[in-house]
Amino acid sequence: MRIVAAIGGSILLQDYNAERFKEYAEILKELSEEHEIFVVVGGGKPARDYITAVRNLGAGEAKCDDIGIEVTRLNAKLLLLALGNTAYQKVPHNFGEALEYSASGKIIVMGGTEPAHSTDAVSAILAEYVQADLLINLTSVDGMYTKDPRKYDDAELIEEITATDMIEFIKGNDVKAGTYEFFDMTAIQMIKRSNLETVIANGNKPQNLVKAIKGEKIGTRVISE
Ligand SMILES: Nc1ncnc2c1ncn2[C@@H]1O[C@H](COP(=O)(O)OP(=O)(O)OP(=O)(O)O)[C@@H](O)[C@H]1O
Ligand SMILES: O=c1ccn([C@@H]2O[C@H](COP(=O)(O)O)[C@@H](O)[C@H]2O)c(=O)[nH]1
Repeated sequence: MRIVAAIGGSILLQDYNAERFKEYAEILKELSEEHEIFVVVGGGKPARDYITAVRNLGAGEAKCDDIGIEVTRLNAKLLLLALGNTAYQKVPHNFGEALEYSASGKIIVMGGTEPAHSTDAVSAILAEYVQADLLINLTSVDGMYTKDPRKYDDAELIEEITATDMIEFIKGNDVKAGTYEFFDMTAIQMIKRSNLETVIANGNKPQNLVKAIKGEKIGTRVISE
């Protein structure tokens, strides 16, 4: 299978823990023996910190996004270090490069591309571009909830949702640099227009990546209507 996995910065950059990178590297290496793997790494807290600093200096939103992109690429480089020779040791800056580098047969790791969306959108566009069989979004909670589970105790996990309902759900969310919390509109629109098979799961348990690929019931599955 051709798989695109988005790993949130909230997962990989938590505490700058090398063990987390190593854990993911091991799993990705194993998976790459059987599957073609593309990884998109998010920005996490470091990206938010840089974006705040740049905004405080008076920069516009697109410049803030640009700094966010730089941080995601730096995070991608960390994962490349952990993966070593199983990964193509260059971070693609666009989808054409990602496809080109994948001819090496190695794991591809990238961060952001251009301003005005999150790495969730990058992963969805990449999944379209390379015609992936599966898009897996690994985030810091168990999947999509009826409301933010970190703020509301009565939030319930949604096991299945259509992309159309997701669009309705996130309509009106903030679209400023660094604030694309959970999923952004571009990502869901790509999932909808290309009927991308998508699973959202908790990346704090890296084995969830394996479970999602095996088709085990996990997190939130985005279904076509
Ligand atoms: N309806 C919702 N369902 C699930 N999580 C939600 C929802 N609304 C808001 N959230 C928040 O979204 C957060 C996950 O998105 P966030 O953008 O922080 O992480 P990420 O994409 O994994 O990493 P990053 O963007 O830092 O690379 C969760 O911690 C959760 O608090
Ligand atoms: O293609 C991209 C990717 C990212 N950004 C900006 O960077 C931050 C951090 O990425 P996350 O996926 O949210 O962790 C994001 O909020 C954007 O501001 C971008 O503009 N384009």
